[in-house]
Amino acid sequence: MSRERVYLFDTTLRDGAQTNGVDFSLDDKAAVAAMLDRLGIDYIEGGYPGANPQDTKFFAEKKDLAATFTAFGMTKRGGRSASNDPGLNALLDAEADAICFVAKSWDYHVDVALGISREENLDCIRESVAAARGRGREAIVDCEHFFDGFKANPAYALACVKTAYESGARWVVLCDTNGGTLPEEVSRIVAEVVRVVPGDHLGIHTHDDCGCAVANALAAVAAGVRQVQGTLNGLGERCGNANLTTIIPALKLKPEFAQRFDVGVSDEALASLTHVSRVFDEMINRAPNRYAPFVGESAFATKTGIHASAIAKNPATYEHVEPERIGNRRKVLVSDQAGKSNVLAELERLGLSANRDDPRISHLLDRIKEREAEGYAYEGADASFFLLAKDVLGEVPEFFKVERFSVNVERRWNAVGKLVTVAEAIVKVRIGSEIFISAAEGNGPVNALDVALRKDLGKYQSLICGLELIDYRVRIFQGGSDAVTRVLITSRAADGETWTTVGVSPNIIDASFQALMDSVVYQLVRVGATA
Ligand SMILES: CC(=O)SCCNC(=O)CCNC(=O)[C@H](O)C(C)(C)COP(=O)(O)OP(=O)(O)OC[C@H]1O[C@@H](n2cnc3c(N)ncnc32)[C@H](O)[C@@H]1OP(=O)(O)O
Ligand SMILES: CC(=O)C(=O)O
Repeated sequence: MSRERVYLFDTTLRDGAQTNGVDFSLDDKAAVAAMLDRLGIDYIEGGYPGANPQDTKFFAEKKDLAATFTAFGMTKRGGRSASNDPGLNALLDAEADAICFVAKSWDYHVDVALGISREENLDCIRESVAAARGRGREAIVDCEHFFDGFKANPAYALACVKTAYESGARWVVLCDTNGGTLPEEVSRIVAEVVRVVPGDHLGIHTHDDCGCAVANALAAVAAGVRQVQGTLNGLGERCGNANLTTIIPALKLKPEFAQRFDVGVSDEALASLTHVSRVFDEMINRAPNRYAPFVGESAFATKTGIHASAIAKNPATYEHVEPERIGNRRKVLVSDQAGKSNVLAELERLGLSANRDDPRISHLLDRIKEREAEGYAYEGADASFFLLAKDVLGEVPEFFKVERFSVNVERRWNAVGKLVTVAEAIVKVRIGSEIFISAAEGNGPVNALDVALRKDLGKYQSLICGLELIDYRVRIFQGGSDAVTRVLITSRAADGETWTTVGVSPNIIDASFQALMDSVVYQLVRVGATA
């Protein structure tokens, strides 16, 4: 069977910009476009020139991209000529290789939203495509509400598609604008459209309102379309668009697609996809979705003993694709659902070697399960797990001993008559035969304790220099008959390495102190300190 090309069209900077809470600066737009270009995306839709000054500016200069840089905008308005339509002219003046027109293809929208005759809407499509072609641009027509339109009036929806194609549009894109269509309907309707317009001139644009955007896009490819629109991490209006970080691996790695189609994303670029997805979230200040298919942190994580045991024998037992192909990694988590295989896998990852028959491994597993029953959670606290494992293996020196600590929180009027809350902590530490007592103020009790603990650790002080607390999370839950507090602290060392530690106690200060202690001890172990 000869291979066919499927083209990837990214609309992160246009439909993605329609996401509630997302705003791209001009620099963001340039950075995202460059990232998409490196990935091998065929079309990059940069925005809507003429709609706002920023998008107009983004299209003011020609872009140095391998991808087809695309401007988006609506077809000319009814009741005026193409040359007399300022919106259309802003599109034609934009420095873009292609223009993607959004056109009405649902008769109901033509009647209600445009209020023009159906024939006039076809003229708007025809004349807009002709104008774009006349200015040397590739023309693309997004048929808005195509699936709803087809269900209501198939003849008219098809007339819009046909008009666009016959006017010279390179691509006619079938849009599930309201996101209400299901995969079976997409397959059935696309099969009808490919009888009218060849599939290598058809695209698909789906929204996720039914949780089917990716499934619908893939169903459309299977049914014959050869251009897929989507966004990075599924950004987009309302519930989002089809997620390209799912579609790309599906097209490249799932045999039903990979055996038939080529895409512009190379294997090397595919291996950068997890990184691209995370960098993009970082840019828009959003926490990455750890459960995202292929690229999420949990996409290849396993918690249970039975799975971990089989994965140790052959990862294919519980993985549908190899995580490395998308630049992700396998994670075997240690928790109360774990067996020895999880523990051994995690020890190996942490560079701690142990034998499956070593009785200390069973002891470690028992300790983990006991501690998780008390409220500890090691899945997200890699450094505390490392210390617990090393402790059971007899490898953590006693660097120092905390003889006592105290914290005082006081609300008082300060010297300029302002009501302030201040926290003070004192920590008494023994190192060998020496005693160190440090006091510190902080903006809260945990901060004060943190500063006091790290203020003077004698001979270890230079080794913890630059260590900082960068995240602090608290969860209160019922453990046995009492409320228990779990604190997770993420720390960063001067060399940039980060780690997370956990503390548990009915008392939030005590739980925080345990997590702080683990963080300091982890740093000392990490840099090879000796007692
Ligand atoms: C499905 C989608 O995601 S489509 C993309 C939607 N994205 C955007 O709208 C973002 C950018 N949009 C904008 O900044 C503005 O809407 C603009 C600049 C484009 C237009 O602004 P305005 O001129 O103030 O019009 P407004 O936004 O109120 O309404 C849109 C007008 O375009 C008309 N229109 C909508 N789609 C089309 C179309 N495909 N062809 C022709 N006219 C259209 C509407 O009927 C309406 O006309 P009316 O003013 O006569 O009622
Ligand atoms: C064009 C577009 O964004 C849509 O129809 O959803």
